[in-house]
Amino acid sequence: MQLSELLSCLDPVDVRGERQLEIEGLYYDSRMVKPGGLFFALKGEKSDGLAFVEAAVGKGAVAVVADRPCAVAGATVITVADGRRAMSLAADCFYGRPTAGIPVVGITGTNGKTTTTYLVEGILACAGIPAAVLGTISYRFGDEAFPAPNTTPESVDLQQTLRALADLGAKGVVMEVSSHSLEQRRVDGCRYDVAVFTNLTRDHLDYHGDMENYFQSKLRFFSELLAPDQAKPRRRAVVNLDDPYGSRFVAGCTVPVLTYAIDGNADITVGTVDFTVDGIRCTLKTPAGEISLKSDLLGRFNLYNIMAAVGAGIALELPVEAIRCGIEGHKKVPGRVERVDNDRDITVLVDYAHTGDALENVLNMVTELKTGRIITVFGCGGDRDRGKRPVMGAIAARMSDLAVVTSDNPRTEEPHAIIEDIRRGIEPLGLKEYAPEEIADGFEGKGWVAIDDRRAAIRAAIQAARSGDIVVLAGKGHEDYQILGTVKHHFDDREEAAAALAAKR
Ligand SMILES: CC(=O)N[C@H]1[C@@H](OP(=O)(O)OP(=O)(O)OC[C@H]2O[C@@H](n3ccc(=O)[nH]c3=O)[C@H](O)[C@@H]2O)O[C@H](CO)[C@@H](O)[C@@H]1O[C@H](C)C(=O)N[C@@H](C)C(=O)N[C@H](CCC(=O)O)C(=O)O
Ligand SMILES: Nc1ncnc2c1ncn2[C@@H]1O[C@H](COP(=O)(O)OP(=O)(O)OP(=O)(O)O)[C@@H](O)[C@H]1O
Ligand SMILES: N[C@H](CCC[C@H](N)C(=O)O)C(=O)O
Ligand SMILES: [Mg+2]
Repeated sequence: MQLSELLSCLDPVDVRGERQLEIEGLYYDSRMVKPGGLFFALKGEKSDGLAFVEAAVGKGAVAVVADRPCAVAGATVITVADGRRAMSLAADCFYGRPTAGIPVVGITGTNGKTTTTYLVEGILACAGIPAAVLGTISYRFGDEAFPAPNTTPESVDLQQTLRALADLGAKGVVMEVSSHSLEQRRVDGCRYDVAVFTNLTRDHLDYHGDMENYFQSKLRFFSELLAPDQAKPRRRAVVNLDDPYGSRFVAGCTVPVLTYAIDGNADITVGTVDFTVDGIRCTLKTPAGEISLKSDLLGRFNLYNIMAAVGAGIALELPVEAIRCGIEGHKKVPGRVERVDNDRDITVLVDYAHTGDALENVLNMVTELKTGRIITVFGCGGDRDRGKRPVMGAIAARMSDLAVVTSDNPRTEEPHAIIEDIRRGIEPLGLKEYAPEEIADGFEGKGWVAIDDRRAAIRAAIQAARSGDIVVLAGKGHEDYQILGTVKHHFDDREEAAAALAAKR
C-alpha cells in the first residue's frame, strides 16, 4: 500500500520526507521489521520504541511513526497525536478494513468474556453467519485456530488475523476486548456493532492502579469506540445492570443500550429459572418476546453469560429461534467448569477462576450442587495483581472443606512468596493449617494446606478426596503450561487430574 494512502487513515500532525513510498508491512517491534516496513515507535511499560528507531531503519523500515520528537536519517518521519491509536487505524486500512460491513460483537468485563463469545458464536451460526472468535483460548474460525498470546492482540496482529479469518470464510466477528487492549488502543481500528459489558470486579490492579482507572479503561469502549456511525446503523451496547458499575456504563453510552438483570429491572429479565446439576432451564423476558431456553452450562454466573449473549443477538436483530438454537447448541468452552471423568465417584472440575469474584461464583455453584466435601486447589499468577491474593485465599478457605494453596504461573516471582501473600487472607479465619503429610490418607476437619508444586498439590487433593467429594482445580482452565521464570513448561490440570486419579490408592 502507498504511504500517501495510509497517511489519510492515521491523521498525521506532521510528515517529513518522501510520501511516495510503497509500504510492505506494519511493525511495532524493531526485531521483526522487514524491508519496506513502516515502524511505529511506541512508548511501552518496559522500554521506549524511540530507542529502536535506528535499528528498525537499519533492517529496512522506510518510514517511522511517533507521537514524540523523533529524528532519524534515511526514513520518512510521521508525527501523530497518539502512536498506538494511529497504529490501530493504519492497521485497519492496511488489512482492507476487515470489520467493515459484517457484524462485529466485542465483549468486555472482568469475567465471562470467553464464555459469552462462544455463546454468541453459536447464535450467529444458527442465524447463518459463520463467525470468527478471538479471545483467551485462540483466534479461530470454526476449527481452524491460531494461537492467542494475548486475549486481545496488538492492533497490527489483530487486523492481520481478522483479515486471515475473513479469507477463511468468516462473515462475522465475536471478540473479547480486554481492559489492557482498550488502554493501549489495540482495538481503536475495529468497527463494532455491539459492545457487551459483563461485570467489573477486582483484577489487573497491578496495571490499572485502582478500580476507577480500570473502570475508565472499559468505559472508553462504550463512550468513544461505539460512537454513532452511519456505516453501522444498528450500533448498540448491552449492559449488565445488576453489576454495581452497570448504570455508569449506561450513562456513558453514546448509542442505544439494551440492559439485562437477574435481580433488578432491565430490558431483559428472568421469568422462570431452574438451576440443576445438568444445567439451566429458564424463560427470559426480552423486547423480542419471551424466550425459553435450556443450557448445559452450570451456575448463576452462567445465566448472566447467557443473558449477555441473548442481548447481543437481540441487538443484532437476529431471529429469536436463532438465539435459542445458539444458546442450546453452543460449543463447550475448554477449561471452564470442565469435568475430568473418572470411575471413583469424585467430581473433578477444572476451571479458569483466577479472580476472587470468579472463585466465589464457582464455589457457590458447587456448594449448591454439594454431594460431598469441597476441595479447592488454586494459586495466584506471579507478576500480576498482588492485592487479589489474600482475597482469593480467604474465599477459597472459607468456602471449601480443604483449600490446597499452590502455584499458578509464578513467572518471575518466588512461588513461595506468592503463597505467603495468599496466607495473609487465610490466617485471620483461624482454620487448621495441615502439613502436607497430614492429608496423605484423607482429612477430617475443615482446613487448608500449602503445597508449592502444583502437580503435588493436585495429587494430594485427589488422594485426600473420597467418594462423593468435589475437587475444584481453579485458575488455569484451558492453559497447557506453567510459566516458571520466563519459560513455559507443559502442564495441563486436566492431564494432571487424570494421572492423579489413576494413581489414587
Ligand atoms: C503490560 C502490557 O500489556 N504490555 C504489552 C505492551 O508492551 P509494552 O508496550 O509495555 O512493551 P515494551 O516492552 O515496553 O516495549 C515498548 C515498545 O518497544 C518495542 N521494542 C522493544 C524491544 C526491541 O528490541 N525493539 C522494539 O521495537 C516493543 O515491541 C514495543 O512496541 O505491548 C506489547 C505489544 O502489544 C504486548 O505484547 C505487551 O503485553 C504483555 C506481553 C502482556 O503480558 N500483556 C498482558 C498483561 C495483557 O495484555 N493481558 C490482557 C488481558 C488478559 C486477561 O485478563 O484476559 C490481554 O489482552 O491479553
Ligand atoms: N459472568 C461471570 N461472572 C463471574 N464469574 C464468571 C462469569 N463467567 C465465568 N466466570 C468465572 O470466571 C472464569 C473465567 O471465565 P471466562 O473465561 O469466560 O472469563 P474471561 O472474562 O474471558 O476471563 P479472562 O479475563 O481471563 O479472559 C470461569 O472459569 C468462571 O470461574
Ligand atoms: N490471561 C490472564 C489470566 C491468567 C490466569 C492465571 N492462570 C495467571 O496466570 O495469573 C492474565 O494473564 O492475567
Ligand atoms: Mg477470556
